[in-house]
Amino acid sequence: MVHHQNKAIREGDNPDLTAERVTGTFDTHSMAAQIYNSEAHARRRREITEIIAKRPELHDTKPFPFMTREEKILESSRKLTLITKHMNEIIEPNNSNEMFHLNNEVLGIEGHPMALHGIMFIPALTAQASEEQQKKWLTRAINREIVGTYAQTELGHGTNLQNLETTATYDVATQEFVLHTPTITGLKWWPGNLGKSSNYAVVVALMFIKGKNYGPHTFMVPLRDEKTHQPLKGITIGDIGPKIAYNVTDNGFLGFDHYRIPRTNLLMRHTRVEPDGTYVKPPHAKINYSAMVHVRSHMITGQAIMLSYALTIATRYSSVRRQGQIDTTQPEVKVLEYQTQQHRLFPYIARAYAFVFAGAETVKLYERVLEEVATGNVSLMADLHALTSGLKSVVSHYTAQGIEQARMACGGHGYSQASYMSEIFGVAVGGCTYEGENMVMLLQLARYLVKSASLVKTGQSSKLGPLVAYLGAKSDSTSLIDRTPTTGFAEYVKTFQHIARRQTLKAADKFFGLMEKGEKRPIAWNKSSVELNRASRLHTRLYIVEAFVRRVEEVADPRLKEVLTDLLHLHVNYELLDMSTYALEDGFVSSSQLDYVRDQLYFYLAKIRPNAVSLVDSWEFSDQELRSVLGRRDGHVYENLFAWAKASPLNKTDVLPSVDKYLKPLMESARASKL
Ligand SMILES: CCCCCCCCCCCC(=O)SCCNC(=O)CCNC(=O)[C@H](O)C(C)(C)COP(=O)(O)OP(=O)(O)OC[C@H]1O[C@@H](n2cnc3c(N)ncnc32)[C@H](O)[C@@H]1OP(=O)(O)O
Ligand SMILES: Cc1cc2nc3c(=O)[nH]c(=O)nc-3n(C[C@H](O)[C@H](O)[C@H](O)COP(=O)(O)OP(=O)(O)OC[C@H]3O[C@@H](n4cnc5c(N)ncnc54)[C@H](O)[C@@H]3O)c2cc1C
Repeated sequence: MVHHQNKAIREGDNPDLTAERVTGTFDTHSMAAQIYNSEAHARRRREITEIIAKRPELHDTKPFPFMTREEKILESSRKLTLITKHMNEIIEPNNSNEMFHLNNEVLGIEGHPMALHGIMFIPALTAQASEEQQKKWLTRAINREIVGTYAQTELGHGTNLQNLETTATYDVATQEFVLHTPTITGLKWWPGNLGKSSNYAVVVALMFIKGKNYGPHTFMVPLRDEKTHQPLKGITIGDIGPKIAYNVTDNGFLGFDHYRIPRTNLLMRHTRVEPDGTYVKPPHAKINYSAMVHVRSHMITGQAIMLSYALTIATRYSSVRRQGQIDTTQPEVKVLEYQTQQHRLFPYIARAYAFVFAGAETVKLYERVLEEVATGNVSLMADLHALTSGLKSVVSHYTAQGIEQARMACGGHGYSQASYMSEIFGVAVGGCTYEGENMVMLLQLARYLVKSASLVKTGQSSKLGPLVAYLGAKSDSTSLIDRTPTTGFAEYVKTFQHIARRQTLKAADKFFGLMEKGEKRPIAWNKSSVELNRASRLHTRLYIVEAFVRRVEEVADPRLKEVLTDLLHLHVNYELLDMSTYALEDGFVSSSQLDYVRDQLYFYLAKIRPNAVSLVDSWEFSDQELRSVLGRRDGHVYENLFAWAKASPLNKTDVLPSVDKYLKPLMESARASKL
């Protein structure tokens, strides 16, 4: 038997797809180890997939698109119970990476009753509850004796946390906080799994002590009776209804009517209220925003995975879909042969790799900051906040665009839910909004950039942190791309640095200039905000390129290094063309240099072509995880599309009740009136 580099090859597969896999120049298992940042984890993913494949009770009982919301919730609760019971047979205890994979395989991306429990409730208790509080609640939460969520957003406010309306007023006499929702707009609205599943929540409310507002604080709040699951007295709670996607998740509303909780339910790891109402300040004002930073740090990888779902589906399908001819003397070609199709898909394949490499760095930084904050060192919090604010925005934006391109690359069948593209898009695009609306988060990064720009302008560049040190460096007078005998990534990085630096300093100049002319700071800020956000995006895209370069430099295996280098070439050329206005406007890059960049782009599209399927196969998504007829590993698309359509609930009978009731009489009366 021939040993192929692409480990997805099986006998009996669609030969068009196998032909693609045979041309792969690198080992897909080794590439998976790069993607998942460790050989051991990539192997464990495959093992977990195999265990699940052998357990039919963990498979979908029918395709998700054919289920109602209620059916989906029931089905996901059934599977959640099973995986909880058999967890230790499938994954290493408490290994969150393995758990993430197990959930994606078995439960899918549409959510499940304990999604927020793992993503925000436990992280909030871990970072914000005191040791005593953790003994009381965290162990129970980890054991799943209780189910919790993170209830912050309200009907009237999600972004502006200072103006939340839910209040927690301290009653010194009883040593209790009184939670209250004064208005309709003060209802908690959106928290995942709040509506029906959770019996506890970490609730964010404005804390009042002796009439003074101390701003948003986090409280552990029981919502439902632990035995009956009925809402407790003083609590109004329910589901907010169907959404664009994520409909297995019961996003909810919540109101409090003078609802009392003990003083000790304020999460008190970093902040305290003494029995007499004395307030003890935390070491950093935003320390209680940690659950948001947790999700922002991890969602970069999550978004990269969803982009890769769509690209896997579209690239495989493009290898089995034949339509039209390039050379009219030859048979119809795979649509992947069209340069336009390659241009639509390959730069996003490069972006998905770039995002997952950047995501690995943010998780590492997050873990470091978490450890440091636990010992009272908050010095890196601002850097992490700036980095994750920019990355969550840029990555979720391009992920949504890439998924939509991948859907369109599948033609008509991309529009069928058999492709699963609409759900992947709907879930991923939620990331542009949740955990901080993208524009708002870019503006948070802009604050950091403006401060850095002002250090540069006042001759204090030596004080710049490593993420922004380039702002203090001097540019070459023009880009050296195509001006050196061996143009390499360094010339591109310098060009991206020049572009990001120039935009940052220009936007900051605009802001400072407006203030010098007498505008108040927030007005000047608002009038500069489009330019500031442009700077944030360029800064973040520079970071992503640099993270990609760092990773490629580390790779030892020459076959992997070659294909990753090809992807990086594609990425830098595509990125530069995409931001060419910035490069051209001060003459840093000339139009002849851009011609070189374009030629390079087309060269690398063609060079990557034989590896395209192997590059998406390397993410090693099983068919169960992808849930897409178009994206099947074996490429047998057409017969399975037909089987899928036949399984549609509408095809259970030949004549629908609606036809009997309305269409038949309508046609009959039309016929009768003609007589
Ligand atoms: C696998 C995954 C699957 C993922 C699956 C996920 C499922 C879905 C889960 C979704 C869950 C949610 O959406 S939960 C809800 C998420 N909600 C949000 O993200 C709300 C977004 N809003 C915010 O975070 C905040 O309101 C801000 C940051 C925009 C503004 O806060 P603020 O308190 O008004 O502060 P502001 O005046 O702007 O800034 C004051 C100073 O604080 C700093 N600052 C602000 N935040 C932080 C911070 N976190 N850390 C450090 N510093 C901070 C600022 O940089 C600034 O510094 P200086 O410049 O003064 O130095
Ligand atoms: C799928 C999903 C899951 C969610 N899960 C949870 C959860 O588990 N828990 C929870 O608490 N919340 C959750 N949310 C809520 C979510 O965090 C908020 O919707 C989000 O933070 C955006 O806030 P908003 O809805 O108030 O948007 P708004 O702030 O009303 O945004 C509307 C527009 O105003 C603009 N805007 C607002 N403020 C500014 C500003 N200062 N400067 C410039 N422009 C501005 C925005 O850019 C946007 O264009 C979830 C939301 C979604 C979609």
